[in-house]
Amino acid sequence: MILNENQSIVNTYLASASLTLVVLLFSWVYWNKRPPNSPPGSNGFPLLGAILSLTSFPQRALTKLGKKYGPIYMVYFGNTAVVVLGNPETAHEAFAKNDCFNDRPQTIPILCSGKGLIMINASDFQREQRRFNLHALREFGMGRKKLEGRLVDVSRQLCKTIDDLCGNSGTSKPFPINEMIYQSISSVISYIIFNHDVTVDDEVFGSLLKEMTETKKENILSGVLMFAPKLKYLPFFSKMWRKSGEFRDKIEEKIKEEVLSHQKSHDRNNPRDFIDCFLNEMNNFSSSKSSGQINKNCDQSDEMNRSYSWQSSSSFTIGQLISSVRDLFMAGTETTASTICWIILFLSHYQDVQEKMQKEIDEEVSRLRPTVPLSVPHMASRDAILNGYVIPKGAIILTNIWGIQHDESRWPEPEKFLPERHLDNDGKFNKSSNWMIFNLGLRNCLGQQLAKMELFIATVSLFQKFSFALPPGTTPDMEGEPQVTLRPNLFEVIATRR
Ligand code: HEM
Repeated sequence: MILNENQSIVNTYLASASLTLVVLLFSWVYWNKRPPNSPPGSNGFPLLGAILSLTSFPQRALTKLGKKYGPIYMVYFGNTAVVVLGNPETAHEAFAKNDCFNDRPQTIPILCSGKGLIMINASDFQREQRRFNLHALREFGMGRKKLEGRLVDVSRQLCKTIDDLCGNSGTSKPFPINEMIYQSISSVISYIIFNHDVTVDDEVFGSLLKEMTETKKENILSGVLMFAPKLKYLPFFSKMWRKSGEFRDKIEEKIKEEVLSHQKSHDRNNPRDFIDCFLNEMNNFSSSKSSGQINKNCDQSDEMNRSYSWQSSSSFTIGQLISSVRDLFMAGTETTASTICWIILFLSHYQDVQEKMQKEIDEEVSRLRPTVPLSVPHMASRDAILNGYVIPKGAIILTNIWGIQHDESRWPEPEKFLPERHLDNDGKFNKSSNWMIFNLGLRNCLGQQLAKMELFIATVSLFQKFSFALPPGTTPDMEGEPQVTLRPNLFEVIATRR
């Protein structure tokens, strides 16, 4: 009797074990099925996909997978298809020759409000806004001589602060430099947008600048949400998602105050800044209900008249203004400031290179540490063919900028800091088409001209006046913290007047 009972328990166990095995086998086979003719790659673990490989340094993990699968491959994060582009030719094919990879997945909560510039889908609305923003940034100096004066002033101010720290001895004690750099760079874009500086004392902008310099574990994980959006349904990530959204609302509320105060003193014939230009455009629409009329109030040069071709339309609303300001402030501060911090860190570490020429140093550091290492994610707006492969509608498209900048077939000994690789045999600066830290195509970086000016003027001023060194006995962290952007961790330097 007891024997029979035991036998039946064993049978039950065996039956459930076999059933579990069959279910697992079927889910494995089902999970690993890939759409016909999709790019190479693996589906990873059921439900998780390749997500576990991304927790510490996603761009290195994705570059390793690129070595296995080639310049275009598709993995799954959860059940979201993610296509990774790993060389400039594929990125060119995707973004310059195709028009269907320019949407954005809604994966960066601090930038996602359905409005603004960075995370809105490609559309007539987006193109009109991008054109307007480019125009307004140029109007207030991007890529032009007239901004240079402002940049020189900001750099001078920064040098003065460091000079004070050097005191009579000419050499400072170790001091953290990150926040100083962020503050200076934010003041350039602040003047373009608000016609005044924002300070660290301001509750909202101050904490935003602090948030940008800090590298908290929480922020690093929020970088993973950028390409694994479904994680936001898990408790830990959902809290992070909500907090990020709340912070975005706070920033927008603060910007709204700025807009209201601009409205009070607005003179349409004398636009002072980006906000005034936008308000002019809004007024134009409400007064003319867009009869194709072009607003020339903030447009002075012939060159700009030629490119000033959008028509005033209802895409110019207060909500859109607020979100555009948020995007410009954030994109215009964090990326450039991080790059300058990287430059100081690399040059403090590689003293012998510090005396070499400037331009190739800028290029080499941003090659080694591209501050937007996986670009801003794009999204396929329809099923499409890329490099002969089927890319499903809704797939997230990542350009592995980090991988492209570390590809040994294009950059021999890619991990080495060799600024001279950007010089030709005659010692002249040699621009390589493999250097693409701003990505390519219709959604590439809107502020790249401004960024290049800022990098050049700020770093030339700093290194003309000071030599920087790391405090003796410290080992710098040259890896940084990968988030949406790649920032250096806080570090201290010693400045010495030259
Ligand atoms: C070293 C500095 C910078 C780097 C490395 C950088 C890099 C990038 C990258 C990789 C993208 C995504 C391109 C794509 O999705 O195809 C981007 C987008 C963008 N950047 Fe930058 N950026 C920098 C500075 C700036 C500055 C100074 C501004 C503001 C004035 C700015 C404004 C923007 C905007 C608005 C977009 C979104 C463009 C769109 O979606 O149409 N960036 N940037």
